[in-house]
Amino acid sequence: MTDTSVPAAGTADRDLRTFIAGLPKAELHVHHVGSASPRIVSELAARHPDSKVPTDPEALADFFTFTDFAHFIDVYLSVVDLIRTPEDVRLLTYEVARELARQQVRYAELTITPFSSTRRGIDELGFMAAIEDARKAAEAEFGTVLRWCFDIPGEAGLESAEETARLATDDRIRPEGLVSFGLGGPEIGVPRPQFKPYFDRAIAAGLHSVPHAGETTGPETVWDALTELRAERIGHGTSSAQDPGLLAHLAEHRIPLEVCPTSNIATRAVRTLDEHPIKEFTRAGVLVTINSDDPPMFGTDLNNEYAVAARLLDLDERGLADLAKNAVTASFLDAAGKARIAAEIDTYTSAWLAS
Ligand SMILES: Nc1ncnc2c1ncn2[C@@H]1O[C@H](CCC(=O)c2cccc(C(=O)O)c2)[C@@H](O)[C@H]1O
Ligand SMILES: [Zn+2]
Repeated sequence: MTDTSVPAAGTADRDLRTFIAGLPKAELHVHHVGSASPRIVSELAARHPDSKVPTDPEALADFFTFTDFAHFIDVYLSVVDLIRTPEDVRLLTYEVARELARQQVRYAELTITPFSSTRRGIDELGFMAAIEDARKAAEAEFGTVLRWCFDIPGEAGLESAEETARLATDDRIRPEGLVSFGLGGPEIGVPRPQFKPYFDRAIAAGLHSVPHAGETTGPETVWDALTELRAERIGHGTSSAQDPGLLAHLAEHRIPLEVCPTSNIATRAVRTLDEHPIKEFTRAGVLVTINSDDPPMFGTDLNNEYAVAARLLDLDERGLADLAKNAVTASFLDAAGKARIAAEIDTYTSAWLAS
């Protein structure tokens, strides 16, 4: 596992980390399978001993060290292979919610790839029932509200796009918590425009468009996501920094970027944290949200991503509170839900600064 955590500095850094730990937050870009903790991966690997995923935590850390993006996807799919029954799906979803709640995440949009599960033989209605059951339990027990983004694993071809669109738009199947439609996986050799008809169907069914773009290819992929897929937020969008006209467009049209700094280092999309373009995004006036992507696989969590952002953007508590509010603003919560979390962030920050 790549160690990209912020080095422990003086008291100020520790105080900021304590502040972040208690800060109410929203997470907009985090993958379901990519959130499986070492404990859950071990538990699933023990349930399915024919898998090549190690159960020992140290071996798992090595297993989660990636040579490049393609290697990351290979490893990712071996964890996908561990999820074989609706009960596996329910366990994973519920435990992901518990971890989000521990970090004071009040609201999360979790990216799920239902195609990967249905093609492996999980019954589609059993799958939907499992995620919905976990969502309701998590809200009741932890107070964390979960919503779903169903994403197309683009490299799996148009068959996966058709299946994802079907599962996301058929009223007899689509789960109540579904709010958005995405596109993930490798970008090289997987042009975005071919997915336009599927995004058109999802948008017509009331879903928001949130494709990954510009993570491993250039700014033209982000333009394609905007013009062809009518993206309302961009997953990563890292290479947007290479195109000042694109940054101006994102800022003017208030298209938020879902920035996942540690992920970009772990998958080798960006060389070092200091070379991460997050500062260029904020300088250009783009609405930046901070997210964790596949946290245990990248040796991080959302709190650590906020600490990374605080260092890269030189933020104090108020700056961090504003960053947390960006995610609330960019979320697909209704106005009352947004106002409630924003007020919680303000109350917490004022109390912290007064203490
Ligand atoms: N940083 C990331 N950037 C992009 N995506 C990320 C990231 N992290 C996690 N993902 C997830 O990886 C999946 C990829 C799955 C995939 O490519 C694939 C290809 C062929 C067959 C199958 C199969 O299931 O049989 C799957 C995406 O759908 C997405 O949800
Ligand atoms: Zn992602």
